[in-house]
Amino acid sequence: MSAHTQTTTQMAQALQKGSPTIVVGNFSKNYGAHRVVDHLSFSVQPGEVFALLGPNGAGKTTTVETLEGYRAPDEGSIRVLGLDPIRQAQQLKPRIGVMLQQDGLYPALTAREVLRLFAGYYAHPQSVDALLERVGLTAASKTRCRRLSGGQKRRLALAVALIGNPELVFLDEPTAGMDPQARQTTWEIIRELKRSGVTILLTTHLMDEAERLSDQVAIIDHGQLIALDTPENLTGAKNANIVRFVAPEGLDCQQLAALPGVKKAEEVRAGSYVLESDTIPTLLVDLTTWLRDRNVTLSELRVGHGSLEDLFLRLTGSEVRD
Ligand SMILES: Nc1ncnc2c1ncn2[C@@H]1O[C@H](COP(=O)(O)OP(=O)(O)OP(=O)(O)O)[C@@H](O)[C@H]1O
Repeated sequence: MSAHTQTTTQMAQALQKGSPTIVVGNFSKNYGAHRVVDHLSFSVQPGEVFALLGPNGAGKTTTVETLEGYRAPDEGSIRVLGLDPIRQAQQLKPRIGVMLQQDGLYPALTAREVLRLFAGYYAHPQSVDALLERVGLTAASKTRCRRLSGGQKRRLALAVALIGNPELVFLDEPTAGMDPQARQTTWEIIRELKRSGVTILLTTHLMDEAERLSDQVAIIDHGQLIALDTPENLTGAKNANIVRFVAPEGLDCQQLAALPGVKKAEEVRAGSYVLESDTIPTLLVDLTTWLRDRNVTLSELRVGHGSLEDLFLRLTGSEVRD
């Protein structure tokens, strides 16, 4: 099937399910001779949290900014809430919220003034004070933006994205630079938004964030879609096939790999071992017998599945990108 036929089929399938909130069909974008998004297709259903993951420079921000109407596609078609983000921007903008990566837009205004300013752009904004409270900025509401900490700036950017009661929110690395408390609060806000039916497209470099929050995860690399599924399906969460254990370093991994049903045995860090098998109960018996026979003291033993981070690194490699 050609890429075009495939995209047309995907778009037709998406439309049959009801109106998707976002439909990206065969979208490509070049900067000069450099193709940064390469025939990307996906759709986001109403009320879904959709995570876009990829190494630095993979094309995430370019994609998100095109969905927001700030960049024009070179090829393909984009529909957001059924609208063309550029030609129908006036209809679209009041219905979406955007959390930008750069936070320093109004250094001389206080947090409350920034929110009041943005509230003025919408017909039915949220209460500024309630939103400041929700994102934990009440005490800092009179602080000028340039004096806010990095995490506080991110929380203000989140509040700006939510002030207009949007149907769809774009969150670009929403918890980057936040401390664990602020991160938990932000995750709770995202879950509340989802419960109230808001659709969320998020980009993140935090795999646990994507795993906890999203209904669908798309991984892109070099502008191409390389994986798209639920976090459970991507990590095989329904099918635990990994045993991790901690014991003295230097155990013989060749012998461990030779235990019945073991597909892989590795000492991933000194004294930290990972075995992969589809027959976990049998493996546990054989492994503990093997350890007992060698008088090996076990300090931890866990059964689980691979993480999104494992999959991400396997698909995109471990080389650092520019
Ligand atoms: N305006 C521009 N002009 C030229 N090249 C650009 C422009 N914007 C982005 N790029 C390049 O396009 C590629 C994709 O960038 P993009 O910001 O979309 O990636 P990203 O996946 O969001 O990365 P990160 O995780 O680092 O934010 C990069 O190589 C980047 O340098």
